[in-house]
Amino acid sequence: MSLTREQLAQQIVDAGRFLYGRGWSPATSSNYSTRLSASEALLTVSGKHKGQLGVDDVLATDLAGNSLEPGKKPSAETLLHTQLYSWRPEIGAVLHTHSVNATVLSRLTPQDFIEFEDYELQKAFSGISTHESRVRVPIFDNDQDIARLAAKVQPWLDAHPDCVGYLIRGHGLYTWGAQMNDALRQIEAFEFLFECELKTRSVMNRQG
Ligand SMILES: CSCCC(=O)C(=O)COP(=O)(O)O
Ligand SMILES: [Zn+2]
Repeated sequence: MSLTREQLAQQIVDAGRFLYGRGWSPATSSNYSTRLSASEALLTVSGKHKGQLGVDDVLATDLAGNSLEPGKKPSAETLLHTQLYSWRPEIGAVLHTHSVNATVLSRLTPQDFIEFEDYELQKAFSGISTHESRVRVPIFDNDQDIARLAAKVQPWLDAHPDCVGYLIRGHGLYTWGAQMNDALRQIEAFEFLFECELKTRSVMNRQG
């Protein structure tokens, strides 16, 4: 059963309260969206505190990132959402967060990816059924030119149809799912894995 625009807007508001509460979307950082139709997304407006969103703090865009609601300013990172909806028709929700662990881990990693292996929690990602798998998470350098950043993300997505999320260095995480609950589950899984990775690196550094 498909949800109404009001229900989808409420999902975005609720996601903001949850993610802000966990410390993963501080202040006005982050942006969230759901698919409205085959050719439209419902996205957070730019610059709002994500723990204090109301149902009017969202707007419809087309999949080229154009606002369909004059007077409302879409997220500065709209294109990073709409490119995902264009990439895979089964994606129904996209979340972008700015946690401390995503920020620190992406800055500490000189390579252009992180790989998770042998963690049971990898099974929280869509399409993964065993810890005996490798989840490769690409890291793209931050760029204030979002169209240019999206153009760097696209070839990776096209070459890795099973990609479950990506990091932007010193900035944050993008992940997605068929529905909002799937995207939220993947955010939690990523945050768990980021923390494990940072703790492991810290212990290994102390051991020399
Ligand atoms: C204060 S965070 C800087 C912008 C950003 O990275 C972000 O996620 C929020 O931007 P938006 O335009 O979606 O509010
Ligand atoms: Zn951001």
